[in-house]
Amino acid sequence: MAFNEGEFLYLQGEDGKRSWFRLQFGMIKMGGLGVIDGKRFEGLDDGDVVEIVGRRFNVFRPGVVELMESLDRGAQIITPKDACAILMECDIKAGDRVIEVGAGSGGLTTALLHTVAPTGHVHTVEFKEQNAEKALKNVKRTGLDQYWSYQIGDARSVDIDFDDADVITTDMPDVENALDNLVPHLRNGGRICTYVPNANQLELAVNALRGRGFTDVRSMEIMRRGMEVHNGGTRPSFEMLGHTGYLTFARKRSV
Ligand SMILES: C[S@@+](CC[C@H](N)C(=O)[O-])C[C@H]1O[C@@H](n2cnc3c(N)ncnc32)[C@H](O)[C@@H]1O
Repeated sequence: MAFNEGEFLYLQGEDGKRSWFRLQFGMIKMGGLGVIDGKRFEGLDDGDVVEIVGRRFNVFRPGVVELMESLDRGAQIITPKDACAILMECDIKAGDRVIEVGAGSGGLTTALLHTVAPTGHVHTVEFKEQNAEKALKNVKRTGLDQYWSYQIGDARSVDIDFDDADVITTDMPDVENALDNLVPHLRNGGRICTYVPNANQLELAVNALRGRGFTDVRSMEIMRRGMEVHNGGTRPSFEMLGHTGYLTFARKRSV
C-alpha cells in the first residue's frame, strides 16, 4: 500500500544509517540530507528505492523494533529481547487491557501499544511527570497514542483509574510494596510481569507474589547473543548485552 501523508517513515542508506521523517507531499527537512521535496515519495511503497543527492536509499515503514530502537531515551528502556518475552508469556494480544507501571521513555509502552491496538488499551502509572512527558512524546511519534492513557502517581498508593486489566507489567524497584494496590485491578486469570534489575529485588518480588496466592510464578533472564556471520569465519559476537533485568511471570487466581 502506497505511503500516505502523515506517516512516520525512515530512509536507510547503503551504510545502514537511518534518517527519520514524517511524510508530507511538500518540502521536508531531513537530518543530514537537507530539504527535499516530499512529492518524490508519492506512489512509493514500503522498501522502495529513492535517490537523494546522488545517493540511493530505501524508504521503510518502521516496525516495533525500529520504533523502540529509535526512541528518545531518558531512563533505561526494556529492550526488545525482554519485551518479546513479556508479550508472549503474558499472552498479550489485540484487544487486551494492560496496566503498566513505570513509563520511563516509553520503550515497553511502544511494544504494548503496538500489540493491543486497535481494540485494546494501555494505562500507565508513572510518578515522575517528566518521564511521562518523554514517553508521551515517543508514543505520539508512533501514532498509537490514541490507545494510551497515563496517570501521575505512586503505584504503591495512587487510586488507579483503570479496572479489569488482563495484564499488569511493572518496571519499578520495589514492586512488593505496590502489589496490594495493583492486584485488585487485575481480573482473575489475568497475568502479571515484574521486571527488576537486581537479584535481591527478584526475591522480594517472587515472595510477594507467592504470598498473595499467585500461581505459575516463574522467573527468568533472557540472554541474546548476536552472531558475526562471515564465510568460513562465523562466530558469536564479542559484544553482548550481558544483563538487563530479571523477569517474573505469574497468574492471578480467584482465592
Ligand atoms: C526504568 S524506568 C521504565 C522504563 C520503561 N519500562 C521503558 O521501557 O522505557 C522506571 C520508571 O518507573 C518509574 N517508577 C519507579 N517507581 C515508581 C512507583 N512507585 N510508581 C510509579 N512509577 C514509578 C520511574 O519514575 C521510571 O520512570
